[in-house]
Amino acid sequence: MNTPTSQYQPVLRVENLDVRYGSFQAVKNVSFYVHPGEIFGLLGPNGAGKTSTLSAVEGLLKPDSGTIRVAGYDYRKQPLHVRASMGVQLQSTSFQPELTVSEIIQLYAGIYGIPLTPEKIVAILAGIKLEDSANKRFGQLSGGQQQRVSLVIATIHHPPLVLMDEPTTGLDPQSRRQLWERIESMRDKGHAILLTTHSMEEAESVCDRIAIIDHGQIITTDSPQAIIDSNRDKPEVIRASRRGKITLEDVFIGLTGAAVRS
Ligand SMILES: Nc1ncnc2c1ncn2[C@@H]1O[C@H](COP(=O)(O)OP(=O)(O)OP(=O)(O)O)[C@@H](O)[C@H]1O
Repeated sequence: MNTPTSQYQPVLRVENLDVRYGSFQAVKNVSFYVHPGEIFGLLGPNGAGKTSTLSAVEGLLKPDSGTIRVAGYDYRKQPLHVRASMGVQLQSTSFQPELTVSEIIQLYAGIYGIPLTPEKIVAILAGIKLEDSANKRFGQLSGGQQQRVSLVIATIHHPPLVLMDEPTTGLDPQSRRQLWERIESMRDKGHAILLTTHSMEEAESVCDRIAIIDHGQIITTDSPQAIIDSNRDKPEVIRASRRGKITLEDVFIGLTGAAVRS
């Protein structure tokens, strides 16, 4: 698809985003951008506003104010172009468990208008190490296998932007590592990736940049290492440190507080 962006312009540009639920403001003046070939993570305590931000980018909820541009297209003016420019990794509960893996892939390829030959389906399944599972029902797959199918579907139309809400929650270490490698491989092919996570290890391992969000506001944005380096001397971060060495989690706790959110 020809898009009005160049390689050097952000694929996703969110500016001054506000999201309200009735009188409660969940997202307050949030701005960030994600470039092609970049993995950007949204981190924050429970209820910080990560999913609300992601849902606004996905088009699932209408922001109260602010602009969202994807691949240069503005939601308000070109919503169909915006939707065609993004892929969303759906939760496994979004898929009908009685459909086979190959039926699900064909179904979503059809929705995006992507023709798939039987050979292409075999190649896709081989790419996610599920070549023997074409006729297995989705509900019979393990959590890690379901995640792989979900990721293939999210990128079947080669969207410039891929969105993932807590993609590795519930996966074992092996499946988590494998998913990180798949996310990095998407990044290396030039996709821009926006994900939410509660895992500091995930943020440090795969994210090129992160935003820490709390009470609906971004409190810092940078690479994980730069965020550690610029906050390591703050007394609240040193107080949060457990083993002498300052980690991203120490910075996160120092900046957002140790109290558990209700
Ligand atoms: N549909 C809704 N109606 C009312 N309030 C909502 C709704 N959805 C979310 N909220 C509130 O908005 C705030 C932000 O929620 P959101 O789900 O965006 O946070 P989050 O950072 O994704 O949290 P978590 O890490 O727990 O998933 C919370 O206080 C939440 O209770």
